[in-house]
Amino acid sequence: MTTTSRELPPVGETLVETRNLSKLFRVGTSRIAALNHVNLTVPRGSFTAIVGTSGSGKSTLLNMLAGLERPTAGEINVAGQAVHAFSESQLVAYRRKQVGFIFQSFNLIPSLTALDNVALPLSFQGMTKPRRQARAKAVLAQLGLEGHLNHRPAQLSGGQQQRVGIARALAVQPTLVFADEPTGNLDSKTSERTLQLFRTLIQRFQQTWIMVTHDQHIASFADTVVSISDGRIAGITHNIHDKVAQP
Ligand SMILES: Nc1ncnc2c1ncn2[C@@H]1O[C@H](COP(=O)(O)OP(=O)(O)OP(=O)(O)O)[C@@H](O)[C@H]1O
Repeated sequence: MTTTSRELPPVGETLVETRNLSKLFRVGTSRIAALNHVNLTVPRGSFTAIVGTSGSGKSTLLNMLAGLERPTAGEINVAGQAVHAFSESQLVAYRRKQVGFIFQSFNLIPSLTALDNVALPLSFQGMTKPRRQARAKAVLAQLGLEGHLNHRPAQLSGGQQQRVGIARALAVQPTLVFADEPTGNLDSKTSERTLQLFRTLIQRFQQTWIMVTHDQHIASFADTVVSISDGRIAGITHNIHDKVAQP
């Protein structure tokens, strides 16, 4: 697994920047400011947690950064690209090629093996089957799943299913990885192991991850914790971590 060849800033420099990012939802006659002038900077190679109570705007922020929803106003810049100004087809390409997603419920396809689940997003990139399978195998091996390539999700533990989900997100060699409550369905021991794995992967591959959680303990594994309240940034804190040992 290598980092993407896409033109990226050096590690530590700004990869993602939002300016006055706002999202207004209209429900009947009322308006909900789900995000209100959010200014956020995320350096390349960092692990950011977005925390906040239910309804604070976390998912809305993640969805806009990931190109799933459009802002009402404001800017989103990712690796020098104006994502807020993308056309529909540019947004589709951005989601497929530059973004990896990790979900709470894993979202694996039950009828497909681990190998085929991981290889699937690569088919959207027009990669040949042998190349897709070789890439998927390599990523699964990086995550310690080389012995489970032909297992279907139901034949894997929760932690293993989440590692398949991580492999699927990483297989496209994304610029950015988004994780939405990624440990919500794991027991506390497996959660901690999974979060340590996130840190190892981020350091080893100089990746940039943004995770949404309502749990401060989960957030403590990130480098930076951005607290959101009523659609606004209420505070930003930085955690000090020991360097992850390289295997
Ligand atoms: N499609 C929508 N239409 C109308 N209002 C919405 C829509 N999506 C979100 N909202 C509102 O925007 C606000 C922020 O919602 P959001 O889902 O971003 O919160 P959240 O912090 O992710 O919450 P949770 O932790 O419960 O998932 C809430 O008041 C929500 O009701």
